Amino acid sequence: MSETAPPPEAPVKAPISRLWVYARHHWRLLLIGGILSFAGGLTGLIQPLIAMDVIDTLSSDESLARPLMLLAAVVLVGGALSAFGPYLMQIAGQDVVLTVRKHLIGRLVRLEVSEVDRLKPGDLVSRLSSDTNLLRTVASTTVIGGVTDGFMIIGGIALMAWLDLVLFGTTMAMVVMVTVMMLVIMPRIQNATVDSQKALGDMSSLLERIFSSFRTVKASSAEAHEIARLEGAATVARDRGVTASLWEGLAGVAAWLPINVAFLMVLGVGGARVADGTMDVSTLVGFLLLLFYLMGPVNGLVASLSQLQTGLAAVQRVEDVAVLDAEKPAEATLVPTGSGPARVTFEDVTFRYAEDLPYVHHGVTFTSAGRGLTAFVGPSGAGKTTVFSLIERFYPITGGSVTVDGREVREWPLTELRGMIGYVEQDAPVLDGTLRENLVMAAPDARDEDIETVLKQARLTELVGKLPDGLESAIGYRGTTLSGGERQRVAIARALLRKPRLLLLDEATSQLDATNEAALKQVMLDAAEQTNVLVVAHRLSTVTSADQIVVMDAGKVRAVGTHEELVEIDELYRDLATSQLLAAE
Ligand SMILES: Nc1ncnc2c1ncn2[C@@H]1O[C@H](COP(=O)(O)OP(=O)(O)OP(=O)(O)O)[C@@H](O)[C@H]1O
Repeated sequence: MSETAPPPEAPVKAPISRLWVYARHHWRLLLIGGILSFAGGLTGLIQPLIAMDVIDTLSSDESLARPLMLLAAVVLVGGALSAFGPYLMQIAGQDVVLTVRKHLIGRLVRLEVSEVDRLKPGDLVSRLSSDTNLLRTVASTTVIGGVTDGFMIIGGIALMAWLDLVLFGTTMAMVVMVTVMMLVIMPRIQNATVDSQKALGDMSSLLERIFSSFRTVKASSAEAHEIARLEGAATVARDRGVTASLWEGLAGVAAWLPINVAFLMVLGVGGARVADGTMDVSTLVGFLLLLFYLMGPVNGLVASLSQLQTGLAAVQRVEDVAVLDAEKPAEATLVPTGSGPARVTFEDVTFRYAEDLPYVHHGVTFTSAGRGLTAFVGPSGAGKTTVFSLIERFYPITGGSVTVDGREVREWPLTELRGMIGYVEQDAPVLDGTLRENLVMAAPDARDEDIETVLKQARLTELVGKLPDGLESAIGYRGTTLSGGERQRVAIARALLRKPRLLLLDEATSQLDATNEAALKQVMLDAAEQTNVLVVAHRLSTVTSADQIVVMDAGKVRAVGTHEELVEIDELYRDLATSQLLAAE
């Protein structure tokens, strides 16, 4: 994976409509929560009117009990509605996050291998966890809260206009000022949030990089350097977070200041009008209470708009991943998968990993049919591992034909194609979890007897006996509690458990001790009696046991034969056998 590859920044159309796509499945809960919150807000709006009634009652002979009880009831009901409504919307918000996460998980795990080659896993993790979390509030309380606040403001303004047009005009000038400032500030909040989330993604990527090669970092005494890089990324995240907060703070001030100015102006203008008798005291008090009350919705609306920008930034980052190329989920097919060892043919195959990269295969041709062992040898970078990637259809070929059982791999449904293949990668083929979880990963329905059989085949029975909890023992992140040879045999056992018709084995280049090497060779030969085994060979003992050896050099097949034949006819093979392969013995 390229460390320098940029994260995907595909253009995303209208994040707001994408947000709706995610939120619309939960519209009922959102609507009920919204209506309850709105009703709660309405009770706040009518409180000033009841207060006016209380003041008017003071100057009459009527009892205060009725308006006061009404006021108390409105406060209580309003409080209950204002608590329950947002709670329902929070539930809806969590549901929206779950929807987005499921969507992302489905995409991430099915991404094309070529996409993953250029991505940083840490950044993807950050998008799945941190960015989606930002959507929680936005998809729930923000939008509904903003709409509620908007209605409150409209209602409040209408009431103001009804109460007194002069004071209304004074207030409106301030409302226009708030609107203009918001138009300037809001896009800046969104940009700052994208930057800040990107910095978090970078930090996660660095951390992932360190932990994926933790021993190398330590052995290279690179801790201080890595810590400095990580702290640098954390500082960038902090700085960008501060920038986003600055804009959010400015938005708050931009709303608060004009409303307070309006308050003073209404007090001045209203006071003068009360003094010259053109206005009642109760109207002025009602107007001021309304203005005071509107501060809440105005601040709420501004906060909602700020949060919306944050959410839209998150949608943008989530969508960047959602548009990457992914393999299609398995569909039901009627393709007959056959039985017995599968035949593989390469016919004049050309291939390169990307359009801007050089060709890796320049017309590769070979056939591997039936039971037995086919070994691939050649200098490093000759294209041997690539042969396996093309059989597994991790990448599409550029030219020629790759067939399994006579059918082009691109025509096989992926599930069927990969279902008949057991693939053992060269590095770290063991995952975090228990030994059993590792084994049944490719064959979830495997019975205990099957597991026992493959453990025997892979010469692992003794190891399982030694582990504290046998098959249920945790074997550490990437199988760190196992030796290199044991890890390989666990990976082979996993591949054998799915009873493959074709076994692809990328032999480790590292030295194995004699016992492990002999065990591995025997496992391979046993498997070759049952099925078609293709192995990228780095050891002479493997190639001398092979039924057929394919010698590759610079993306071409230069010779095919047995060890004895090739020693006679192929100079490169002779060199390899006597130098590299023998050296690994
Ligand atoms: N994912 C990838 N993206 C781009 N280039 C790649 C990728 N994987 C391999 N290559 C390049 O393709 C060429 C062939 O690689 P391949 O792994 O098939 O060689 P190999 O013969 O298996 O080598 P080795 O014996 O060292 O494992 C190399 O030059 C390598 O740099």
